[in-house]
Amino acid sequence: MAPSKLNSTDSCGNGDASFSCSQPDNGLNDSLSLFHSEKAVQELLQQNLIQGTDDHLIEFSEALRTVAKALRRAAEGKASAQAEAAEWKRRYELERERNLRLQRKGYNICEMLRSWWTQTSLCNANALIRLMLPCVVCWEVWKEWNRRVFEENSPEEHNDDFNEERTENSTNQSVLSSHINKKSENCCTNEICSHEILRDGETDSDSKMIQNRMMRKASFKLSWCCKSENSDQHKHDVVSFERGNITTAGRSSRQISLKWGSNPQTVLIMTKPNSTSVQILCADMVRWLKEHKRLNIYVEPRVRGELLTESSYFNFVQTWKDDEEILLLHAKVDIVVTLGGDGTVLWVASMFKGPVPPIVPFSLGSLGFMTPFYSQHYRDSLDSILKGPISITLRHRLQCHVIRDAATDEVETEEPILVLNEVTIDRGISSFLTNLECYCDNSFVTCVQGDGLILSTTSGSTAYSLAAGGSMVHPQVPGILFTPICPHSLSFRPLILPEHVTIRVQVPFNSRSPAWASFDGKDRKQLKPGDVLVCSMAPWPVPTACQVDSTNDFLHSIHEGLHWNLRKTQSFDGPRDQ
Ligand SMILES: NC(=O)c1ccc[n+]([C@@H]2O[C@H](COP(=O)([O-])OP(=O)(O)OC[C@H]3O[C@@H](n4cnc5c(N)ncnc54)[C@H](O)[C@@H]3O)[C@@H](O)[C@H]2O)c1
Ligand SMILES: Nc1ncnc2c1ncn2[C@@H]1O[C@H](COP(=O)(O)OP(=O)(O)OP(=O)(O)O)[C@@H](O)[C@H]1O
Repeated sequence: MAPSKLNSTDSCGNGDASFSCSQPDNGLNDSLSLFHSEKAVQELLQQNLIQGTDDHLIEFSEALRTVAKALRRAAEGKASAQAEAAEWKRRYELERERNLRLQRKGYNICEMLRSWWTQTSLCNANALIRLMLPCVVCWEVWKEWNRRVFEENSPEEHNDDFNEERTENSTNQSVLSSHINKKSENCCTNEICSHEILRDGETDSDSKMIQNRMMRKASFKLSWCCKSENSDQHKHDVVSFERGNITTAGRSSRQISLKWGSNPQTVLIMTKPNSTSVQILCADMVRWLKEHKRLNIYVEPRVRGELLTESSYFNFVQTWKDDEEILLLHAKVDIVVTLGGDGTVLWVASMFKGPVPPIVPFSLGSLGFMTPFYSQHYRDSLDSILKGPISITLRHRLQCHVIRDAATDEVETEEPILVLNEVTIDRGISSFLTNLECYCDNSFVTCVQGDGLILSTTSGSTAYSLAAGGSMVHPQVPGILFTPICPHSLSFRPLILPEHVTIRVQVPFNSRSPAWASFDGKDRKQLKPGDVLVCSMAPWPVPTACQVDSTNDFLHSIHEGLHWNLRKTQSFDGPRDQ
């Protein structure tokens, strides 16, 4: 059988009738776009080898294979460069934000003196003599700075009444003490202190100063329940603690406990919309927190409107005007209370695009995997939470970047999106099979052919991923779940990947349809052929308060929420091993 023509669907193994193999010089460039998948070319080659005796045809196929390989390598290189560029951009922005904050606090002067001192000590003897005098001055400033920071970081010894102390020492507390070795020596073994009390921007007017004091963020400590004494290294590897914000450097599977160093002063209450019972509870809670706990209260603009419709009494309740103010909320709010279901927790998490204050989730939904607190007992629960200590679950989030193939600039990426549950890439309304090429740290993982793929956090393991056959994972386990949705394959088992990897999902150029990404079930974005979604662990977890502790709450929720492994116990009577 001599295949003189390869222009039918059958002979090319390619369902696209617009492609004609028999006319290689009739628009080779156009045809090449259909060959970006090496697999398609290999299939073509196989067909050719069976049927092909024509030398030219074999030569042509070889050439195509080489071109396809080169194109694939180029696409991979581009995507990985884009991912790297996005990562550097993110780091740069973090660094810039940090420097701006430090500048505002006047930290730079101390830091400059310190680095001057360090450099000076490295200089030669002549330079040392010349610089001796200013160095002595620097040393004195440095010692004084250390002394203040040391005092600031030993609240038990120096701050018997921290409310009083906070007012007196407000100006002294504007330095970062994590650089001070004395700090770790004086902290108890398994604790990290929040060594800075946050305030709004500095201001001259007295009234604003009073307001600033009211708005200061409460300090607190994180501690670990460790058996061994040698946990210092571990704790610093796990959570870094700067300016009252919890950020994870690594992850911990240990129970984390939060102890307030000063009383919380500001609470944000977030509610599920369109629910009368939630509205009634919210009004009651606001009144109680104001009258009995003297707290500043923030709510959403919608909720403030609802409260004011009820009574002008609620005039004291604060809110925000625009998205820019939302971005500053994390620096004002000590705790966030949610009244709703898991969706409300997801909503709050999506509002905080950086650090998240501890969340106390009250259950007013149907399932409530992440909402362990009972609304009927809210006074007792909030009483003990405001006193502390509280067990918290640090729920890791995924950071997702969409990188468009059409982007002209290598660093032209869309804003990153943080998810608490999962990012899903699926076929949307298309009836074609989704085709997704997946890479893990630039190693090829697999090509998903099915309805789609879920990249889930361990908190999200009990949500969509579970429905798609993924394992349930304790939320404190660090990892990323890789769960296919209806894969058209008998052997595609879900994976759990370590937390430090970067996953890249690309819609191949030869995909028959675009794919759709959605983030915690919201914000759908179309991914065209060539577009890439890059996903890695975010540095800002969501700390949620536990009713008992992470493990107890997790097991309680899978038992109560899902009736996990519920079965009647086998009776004692009956056959038995001898
Ligand atoms: N087939 C599915 O199971 C399916 C389909 C779409 C979305 N979802 C999930 O819904 C989430 C969005 O939740 P929503 O409340 O905004 O939408 P929703 O109101 O449609 O509720 C979805 C359900 O998922 C539950 N849920 C959410 N997060 C959970 C978690 N971490 N563990 C266990 N259950 C959880 C909620 O309690 C709710 O019952 C998505 O992140 C996705 O995980 C699931
Ligand atoms: N503050 C909010 N503003 C806007 N939308 C919200 C807010 N809180 C929750 N939502 C949305 O409302 C929907 C329902 O919320 P939630 O899941 O909390 O309640 P539920 O559906 O009654 O509870 P469950 O999910 O347990 O059945 C979710 O899709 C969520 O995204």
